[in-house]
Amino acid sequence: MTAHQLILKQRAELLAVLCGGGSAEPLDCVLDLLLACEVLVWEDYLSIRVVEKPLCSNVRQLFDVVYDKGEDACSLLLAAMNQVLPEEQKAGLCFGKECAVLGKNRPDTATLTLLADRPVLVRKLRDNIDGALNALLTTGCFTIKDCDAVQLPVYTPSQQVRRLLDQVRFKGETAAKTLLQYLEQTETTRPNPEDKENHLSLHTQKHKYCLLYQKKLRSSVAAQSHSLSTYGGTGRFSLDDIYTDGLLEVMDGSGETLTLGLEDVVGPLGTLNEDADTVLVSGEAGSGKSTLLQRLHLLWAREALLTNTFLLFPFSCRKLNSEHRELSLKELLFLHCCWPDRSQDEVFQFILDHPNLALFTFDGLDEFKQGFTDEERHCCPTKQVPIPILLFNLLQGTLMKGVMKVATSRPQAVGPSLKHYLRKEVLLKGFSPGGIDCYVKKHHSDPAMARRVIESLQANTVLLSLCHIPVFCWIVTKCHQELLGGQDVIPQTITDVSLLVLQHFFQRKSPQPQGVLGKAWLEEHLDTVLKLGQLALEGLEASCYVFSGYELQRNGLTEQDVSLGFLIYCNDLSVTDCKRYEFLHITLQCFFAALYVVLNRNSDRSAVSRLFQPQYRQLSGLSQRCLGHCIDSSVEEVESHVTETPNLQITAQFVSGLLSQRHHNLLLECCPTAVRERKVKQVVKSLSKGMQRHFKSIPRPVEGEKKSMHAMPSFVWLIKCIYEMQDNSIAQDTMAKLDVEHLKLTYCNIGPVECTALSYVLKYLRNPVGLQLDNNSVGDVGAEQLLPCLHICHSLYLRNNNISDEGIRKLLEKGMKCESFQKIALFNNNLTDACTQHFALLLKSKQNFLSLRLGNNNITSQGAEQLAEGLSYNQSLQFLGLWGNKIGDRGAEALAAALKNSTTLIWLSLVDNGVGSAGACALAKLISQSKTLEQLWLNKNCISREGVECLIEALKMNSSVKEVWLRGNNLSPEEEEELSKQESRLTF
Ligand SMILES: Nc1ncnc2c1ncn2[C@@H]1O[C@H](COP(=O)(O)OP(=O)(O)OP(=O)(O)O)[C@@H](O)[C@H]1O
Repeated sequence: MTAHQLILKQRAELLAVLCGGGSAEPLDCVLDLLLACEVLVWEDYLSIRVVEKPLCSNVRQLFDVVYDKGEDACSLLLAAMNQVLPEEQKAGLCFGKECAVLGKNRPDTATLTLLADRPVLVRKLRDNIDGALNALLTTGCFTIKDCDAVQLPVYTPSQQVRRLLDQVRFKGETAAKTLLQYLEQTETTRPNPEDKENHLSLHTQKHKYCLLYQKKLRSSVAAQSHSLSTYGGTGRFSLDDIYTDGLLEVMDGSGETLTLGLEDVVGPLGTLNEDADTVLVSGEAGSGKSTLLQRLHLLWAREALLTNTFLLFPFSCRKLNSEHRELSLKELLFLHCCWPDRSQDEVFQFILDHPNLALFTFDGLDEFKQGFTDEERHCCPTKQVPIPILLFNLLQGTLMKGVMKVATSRPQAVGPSLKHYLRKEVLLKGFSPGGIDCYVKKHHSDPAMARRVIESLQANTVLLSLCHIPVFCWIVTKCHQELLGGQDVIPQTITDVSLLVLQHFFQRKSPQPQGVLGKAWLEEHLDTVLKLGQLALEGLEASCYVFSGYELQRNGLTEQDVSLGFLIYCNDLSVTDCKRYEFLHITLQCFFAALYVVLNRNSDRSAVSRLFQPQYRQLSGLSQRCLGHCIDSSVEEVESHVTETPNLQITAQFVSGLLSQRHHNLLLECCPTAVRERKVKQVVKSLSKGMQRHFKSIPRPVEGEKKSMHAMPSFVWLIKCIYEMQDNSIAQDTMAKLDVEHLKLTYCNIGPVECTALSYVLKYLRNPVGLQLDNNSVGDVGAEQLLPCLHICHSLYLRNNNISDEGIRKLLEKGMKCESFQKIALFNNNLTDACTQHFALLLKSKQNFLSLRLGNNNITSQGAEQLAEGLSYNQSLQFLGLWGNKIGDRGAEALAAALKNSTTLIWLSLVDNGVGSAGACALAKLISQSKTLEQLWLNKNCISREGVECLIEALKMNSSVKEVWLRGNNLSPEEEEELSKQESRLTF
């Protein structure tokens, strides 16, 4: 194959390797070589390397220019790419016959010499720019302005040299001579034949240092990510033993949800903004974000994943919080991740030159003290700046463009300004039901015990729904003895479950031989609980999650308290001088903080109500006094930015739970009844006020529309707090004041746990509502949790919620008995023919059911036949949607026959169902008999002329039908034109 053909055939692949990493360095190196061997002249170069244009259009222009120059030029381009690209990127590409990219005749002017030697000069001058500029400045060839333009910090050193060479060329022969003289003086004269070899050996030497660094980084990352913090360094489980895949989703450009594997997190799937380098993994508290990153790190360290990533730098925002020095990027990488034993400069240069080979991860962006802002730009990798500026500019891509970054955060902490810089947002939705089983089995090596735990979860579906959140799955599994041993209170809430973990840890350390705790176990350990609680609360208020030994001491925490296991040593990649501690998990820190708020007799009277205030961001006097060091003086004035709302919201949820009547006995001796009651009143009042705020925000309905409320972010949180209290009267009082016809909770991260809480509260609504839960993660377990409120839903919208036949079976069994229940929308779930019999039963038994939408599921002709069975008995259904299933002709025939006698059907959609002319003819019979049908949607099927003619005949006898949609069927444009003339109600 000729070089011409090779370029044409592999154009896309060559384009991808030259600009894949986002760095212009490979392209610039290729251009240097082509200029040197005169494939390109200066004008070509200027037309190709236009900085304002995206890199890929520069590369395309290069291909076009060289292509037009003929076969020799093409083969030299391929040879240049072959020389420049690293081996791993060349796999699968063909560069044609071996061909050296050599200079032509020796040039006779200094300007041309600079061009001919450009590739070598770029390398030589890289470490010598200051000297060269000085020489040009002192001889008057350059002005200060020229020097500044060359040394803009946004350029890498190689790019600075190229700008210097371009500027010298622009200045003319004297400048070129001056530069060559300078190079001669510094012994970096014209390249001799050995220069390439010298350079090569230098290159391999540098490469060796980078490889050594990679090895060191890999082993330190492997050591850090080997075990999970929640297992408290017990060594009982490694990450390999226990890691269970969570549910990962991403939304593509068209709004479709795609499921991802771990390997796709960094991959192209779901990319929305090609220019951005930051992938955000967002998920609720405890959904497994840190664990997922840890898994990525470990697999990289073992070379089992991310094999194109040469260096991976893991950062924890929690730990970055305590870095108060100003650092350069280099210091950040080496001090916080791994220190190169040799040649720091070379290693750093390698990173700067190959951004596409590096990956930075930032865990827990929501834990970072300062909220993201893009107000201050910084692009110099060597300048020292405060950590927030460094971090935010990395995320934006102002600094280290081309380096892929993966950050994790709770969803609430990601504002629109950060979203703007995201390549994509991956949602981590916790464990699937299968994932829970798998996790429990991994945790319990004894299969009988695993089975018992799984059975007990299945018997308590509220607990099962909690287990979708991995941190609670961990607690429930860990505390299986307490769970199976029988409790006074059957665990229903996150507070109940967290009390189990408290009990579990105290029991472990109990002095009694059997380790049995008495009824007053909380009272016995009150002192420790309060000390831990105070530390936890102060930490949360100051966004501080890592504590020094001194802080522990100041709070009176002893070695013995620490040995209980709630606090663990903090794993730290950076060089630190003293031991640091953190809570086993942040959820536990929130729980201890809540215990402190509830049990501390001396706390100020407003402590409870402050937790429920929307803008609870002020530091309390206490935390300012005690954790002052956590607060960098430079950020103090912007402290109002500190957002710890998600953790304080979880704390408020725990406070509600602890003040529930259910735990009255446990708290009895720890907290005087009068104090407890005052606090209960404060919670109830705060919840009621919070809800009122939401209700007041409901807009007046536009005429003809239903009065509807779109849930604001904290609505679900308030509902969860009410649920934690487990007090029907509070739920009832709250809902008595809500007067809407439609409640919209789309894209609100509603999973099974939220469904439990919603259902608990909404069941007290006074009038039926339409409950819109589209685009959440309800799943089968969540669907089951909704049953208690189904009687108050006239419509249920569950589009895109991962619901399968089993979930639907339970929902419909209940729905059949609910008089108000009239509409259901289940577009894009996992429904098959196994559920259609339940719909048939519903249609038969409910003669007031109005709307059934089952689009984009997996229903075939068999399912349609079953549905038809129910439809033939129904005299109420108005809307039937089966868009995007596979019912075919047989299914269409069955439905048409069943609906022939319907006196209510208005709208029918069988779009994209493989329906042919036979199906269309059957539907024609339905048209000819129906007096109510107005719209029939048959787009994207395989109906041919014969079928349409049947429809036309039928329409002659029908006056109710307004439109029949037939776009995308088996008809030629001429046929479409002719047929639409025959019947104007047909749309092609
Ligand atoms: N994929 C997983 N496999 C096994 N266990 C997991 C997994 N994900 C999470 N866990 C368990 O749940 C605990 C909490 O998970 P993790 O800390 O990763 O959640 P998170 O989303 O980062 O929480 P937060 O937002 O509160 O920081 C882990 O310590 C571990 O015990």
